Amino acid sequence: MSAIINVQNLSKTYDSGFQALRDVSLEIQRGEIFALLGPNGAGKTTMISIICGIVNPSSGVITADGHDIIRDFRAARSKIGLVPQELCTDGFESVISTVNFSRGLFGRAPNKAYIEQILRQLSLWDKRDSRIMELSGGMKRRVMIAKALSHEPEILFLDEPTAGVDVELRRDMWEMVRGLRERGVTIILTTHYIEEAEEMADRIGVISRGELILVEEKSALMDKLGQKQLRLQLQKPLLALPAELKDYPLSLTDDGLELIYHFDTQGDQTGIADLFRRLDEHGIDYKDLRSKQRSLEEIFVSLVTERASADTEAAR
Ligand SMILES: Nc1ncnc2c1ncn2[C@@H]1O[C@H](COP(=O)(O)OP(=O)(O)OP(=O)(O)O)[C@@H](O)[C@H]1O
Repeated sequence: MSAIINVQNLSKTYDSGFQALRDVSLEIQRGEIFALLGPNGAGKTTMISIICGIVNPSSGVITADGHDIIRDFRAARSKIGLVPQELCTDGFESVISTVNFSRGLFGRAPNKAYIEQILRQLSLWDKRDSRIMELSGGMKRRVMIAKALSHEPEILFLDEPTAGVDVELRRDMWEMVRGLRERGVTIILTTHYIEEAEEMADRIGVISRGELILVEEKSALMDKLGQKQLRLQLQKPLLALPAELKDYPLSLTDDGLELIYHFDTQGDQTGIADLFRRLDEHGIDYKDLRSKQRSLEEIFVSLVTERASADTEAAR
């Protein structure tokens, strides 16, 4: 795969003096779904807005499909569709005229068949003549996606595509995004729903306080950082963890009924056989056991908190 977006040493300091991005470099591969994760205020929207030419960078070089986003703004922008976080469209207009108008803004000739195709794909065809103010929230969001796709972009940015959307519609959106990827569209989405990244993304970038702290294939990230837990349900509750087992990565739930053993799936030895022997020696019986992979959510929270405490430490 080749890079369709190339971000080199991007920094942004707003006029207020606030530095929202610090020396970010990132390549987005053609045809991938890339999820950008980060807590509120991390700099995700700033980065997207810069790539889409809405906010000026303070320094750095960015190209979209080989076009410099500043020197060659029009060509770069024509490759990009943006679905912003906020719904921004004229409520009195009909769905179809809004979408046709957006296409016209990019100087593209009308194409009825293409517009019909995207409206059908987004289940908006039956609503094409409705005024946008008459639509439900989920439908309005889909209109924003139709607008963003109206000029046939190769890259689609989705800033929080499913915020405030019900579970069913969220699943429909995921299907639609996958469909777009199958047609060759590169997708970059920001999300607070880790489940969304876990479900959809090929690669994940984590941004925290303006710094890109990690970029990784989703599967590799989950393997590498995805410690497993083995939970043993005990026959009899324990008051405390026996002193002889203190050296094991074990914890006891507050009710004393479950022992939790943490192990690394990447290690040569999980230590489970040894643990079972020790439990047997101490007469600790269990009636059930289950193992659980650490979720992307847990990985994300630990990465961001580790980073925040390292920053606090450095500032001392
Ligand atoms: N126009 C602006 N002037 C000054 N500071 C700004 C401006 N726009 C954003 N910021 C600040 O830059 C930081 C990053 O904001 P940004 O919107 O990029 O974050 P985000 O990661 O998208 O957050 P969220 O998940 O809440 O949408 C925030 O601290 C924000 O207050």
